[in-house]
Amino acid sequence: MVVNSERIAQELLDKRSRNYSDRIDMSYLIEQYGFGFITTFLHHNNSWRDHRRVLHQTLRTGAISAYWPTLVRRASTLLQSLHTSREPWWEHIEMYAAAIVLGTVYDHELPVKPEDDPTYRAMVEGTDLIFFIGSLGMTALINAIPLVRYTPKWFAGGRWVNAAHCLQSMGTMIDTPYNILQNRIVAGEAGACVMTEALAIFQGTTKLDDAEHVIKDACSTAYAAGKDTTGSTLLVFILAMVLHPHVQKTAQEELDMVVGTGRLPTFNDTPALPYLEAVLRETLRWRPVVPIGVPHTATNEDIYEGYRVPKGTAIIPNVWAISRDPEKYPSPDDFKPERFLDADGKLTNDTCEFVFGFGRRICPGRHFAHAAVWIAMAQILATFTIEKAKDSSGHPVEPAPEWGTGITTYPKPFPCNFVPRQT
Ligand code: HEM
Repeated sequence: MVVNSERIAQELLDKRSRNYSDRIDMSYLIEQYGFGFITTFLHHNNSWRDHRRVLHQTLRTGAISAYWPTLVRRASTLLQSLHTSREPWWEHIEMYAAAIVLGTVYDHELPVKPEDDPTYRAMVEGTDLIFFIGSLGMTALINAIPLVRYTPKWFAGGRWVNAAHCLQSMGTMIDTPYNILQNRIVAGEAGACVMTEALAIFQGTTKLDDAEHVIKDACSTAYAAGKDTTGSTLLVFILAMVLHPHVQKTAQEELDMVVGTGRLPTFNDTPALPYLEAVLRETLRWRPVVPIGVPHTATNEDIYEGYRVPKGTAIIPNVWAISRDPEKYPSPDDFKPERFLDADGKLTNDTCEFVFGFGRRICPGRHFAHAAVWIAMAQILATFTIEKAKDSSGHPVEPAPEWGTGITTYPKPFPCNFVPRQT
């Protein structure tokens, strides 16, 4: 059942969340491909509740400020890379997303050459496999032809579908960062992060069944669910700035007025920068990076507005359609941050939360994602003007990126210039 209206999505998935918080059955992927640790795939049961407790305790609004220093530090690395490095700009955005999630979840410092880092390699390989095998086409193929899972690794594409290989990669993804952090905890070197916080709250208590196991699993999910979504949102922001220079200029004027030019913006400046917050909300709405959300399923049969919803029905919250509601968002394809401001320039109550899902399944990383995108946006706009690339005759090149498809979407690489601001 595809739900195109925010009101109906809220009525079913928020107000009747007791009945609409289950997921499609993925047991064949869970057992054979080792996806049993992924919070997103778990049924609405006690194991899922334990994951949510860990993620809620460590990523709730009040907990996020503990990770601000990591975000600020990685944002300055991003600025430096955009300024001096010869690598394409989108690689720096990708590294920022990987570094902030690894730093926040495992207090893991991404080295200059991340490809030599065992944690980074394990997480990239694991996440790529989850997104590939978990895609609609692949799940349908594996369902229809179960023998696919025995495709030898040496056969063309075999690495991508061989179940034994995937199972092993999932284990490496879960264990590698945990083992490294454990050694650092023993040596007294570990800093504030989701995992140390969760171990401090839950380990050795009766609050969770097998706390260590749950924490390891929830942390690996946080990486898989958080890295690409946050990075993709920043790619959308950069595209929006290139295409809408007047929006960029207005945000920069606000930054200059509030922050001045002698320092970079920090989280303490947030309340004084409503236009920047409106740009962030419009970025989330304009091109939602999880455009059809993640399906919930009905635990029991239900009747809604005279319609029978059979037990097990998958409810797809069509985030894309909700973001295009012309009554709530007139001219929805235009990028207009002003739609989130009232006549006095104050922020409205519309936080665009629907892009993070609904009800009991709402994204537990949303406060962190907001902070991570906000600080990168603020510091980039304070330091650079993002402009269209120029061709060999000096004419601006109109960006028209293709869009990546799958559960998450993002603009594929397009050329643009980060010009240092003369302020
Ligand atoms: C802009 C960035 C992000 C967007 C747009 C986003 C969006 C979403 C959406 C739409 C869902 C499905 C919710 C539902 O079923 O109704 C979800 C689930 C989830 N997200 Fe995010 N997310 C983002 C960042 C993050 C981050 C940074 C983390 C962790 C650090 C995270 C962790 C999770 C987890 C663990 C789930 C599964 C929840 C469950 O099934 O109970 N996400 N996210």
